[in-house]
Amino acid sequence: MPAITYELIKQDPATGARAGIIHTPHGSFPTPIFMPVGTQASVKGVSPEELHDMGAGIILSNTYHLFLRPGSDLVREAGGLHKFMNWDGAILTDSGGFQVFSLGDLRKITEEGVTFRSHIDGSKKFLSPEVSMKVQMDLGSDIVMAFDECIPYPADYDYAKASTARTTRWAQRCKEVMTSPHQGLFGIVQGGMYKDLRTRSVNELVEMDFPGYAVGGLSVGEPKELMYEMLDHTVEQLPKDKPRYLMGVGTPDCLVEGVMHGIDMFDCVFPTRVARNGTAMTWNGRLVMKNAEFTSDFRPLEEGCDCYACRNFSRAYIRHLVRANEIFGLRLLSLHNLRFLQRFMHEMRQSIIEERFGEFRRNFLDNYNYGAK
Ligand SMILES: Nc1cc(CSc2ncc[nH]2)c2nc(N)[nH]c(=O)c2c1
Ligand SMILES: [Zn+2]
Repeated sequence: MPAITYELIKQDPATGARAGIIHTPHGSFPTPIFMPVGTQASVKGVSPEELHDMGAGIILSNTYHLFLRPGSDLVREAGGLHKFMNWDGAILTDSGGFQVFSLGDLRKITEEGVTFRSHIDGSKKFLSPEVSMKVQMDLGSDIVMAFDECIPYPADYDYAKASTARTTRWAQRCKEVMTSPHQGLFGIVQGGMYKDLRTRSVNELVEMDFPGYAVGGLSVGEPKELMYEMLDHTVEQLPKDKPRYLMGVGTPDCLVEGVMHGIDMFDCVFPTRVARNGTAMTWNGRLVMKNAEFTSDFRPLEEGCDCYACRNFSRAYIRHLVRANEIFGLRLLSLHNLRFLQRFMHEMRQSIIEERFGEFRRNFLDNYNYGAK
C-alpha cells in the first residue's frame, strides 16, 4: 500500500476543478487544500494546537533550512520532524534546490548536485539528490519532494532543455535512494515556459510512476497569464489518480485559477508574510491595518470569520497593535489569514461538490479587489 494515495470525490463537469481526499500516514485531508508554510519547523507565530484548531491538515517545511540549522541528524535523534515540532498532522518537505537559488550564495550546479555558501554563516555546503533524500528521510516528512532545479524566468530554450533533462535524471536518483515505505516521493515537472519541454518532463516523470506530481518552475516572476497557459498545458497530461501540487502559489485569485486547471495542493508564504506586514486577507481583498480608516472601526477583521482574532478583537485594536509594533498584532493577523485560506478552500471545494464551481469563480473574481485596500 503506497504511503500517499488520492481519492477523487467529485470532478467538475465543465472545468478541470476537482474535489478529493489525500491519505497519508499522518492522517487524511480534503482537497483542494492550502498548506501553511513552516520553513524552519515552525509556522511563524502559530502553535501546532492553533494550526489544528484552524483545520490545517498538512504543513510544509524546508530541507534547505533544516539541513543548515539545526541539521537533520538532530531532528532524526528527536524522532523526526513531527516529534521535534510536536505536529501530528501531515508534513510535506521541499527538497532544497529552490531555496539554494533564492537564499544561498550560489556557487555552481553540476550533474552531481549544487555547491553553495550557507546564507547563515557563509560556510560551503553541498546538496544533491542523495543528500536531499537523506535529509528528508531523517525529517520523516510524509511527502518528500524530488531534488530539482527550478528554472529561473526568463530562461532561453537551450538552458531550459538541459536543466529539465538533468531534473529528470535527478528524479531517478531520488527514487533509487528514497526507500522509506512511510514516505511518498513526488516528482516535480519543470520545462520553463516551453510547452514541448513541459510535455517531455511530464512524460519522463510519469514513466517513473510517482505517487504524486508537483508543477514546478511557475510563480517565478512570469505574467499570470503565462503561468495559467503553462498550467493548462501541463496538468491535463498528469495522471488523474494522483495528487497535483502547484508549488509556491499563491494569492486567492491564483488559487481559484489553479483549482480550475485541476490542481489539488497549494502552498505560499503569502498569508503569514503579509500578516507580518500588517495586512489582513478578506473575501474582497486586503486590508492594510495601519490605514487611518480602521482607527475607530470596532468590527472584526472580517464579518463571519470564526478565527480567534475575529471572535475576540476589533480592527481598531489590531490597528493599534500593528502601529505599536506589538507582536500579538502580527500573530492575530497570521491566525486570521491562515484561517481565511482554509475557509476559502473549503468553500471552493463545496462549490465543486455541489456543481456550482463556475458560479463561485465568477462571483469571487468579480468581488476581489486585487490591490491592497
Ligand atoms: N515557485 C516555486 C516555489 C518552490 C518552493 S515551494 C515551498 N517550499 C517551501 C515553502 N514553499 C519550488 N520548489 C521547488 N523544489 N521547485 C520549484 O520549481 C518551485 C517553484
Ligand atoms: Zn478572522
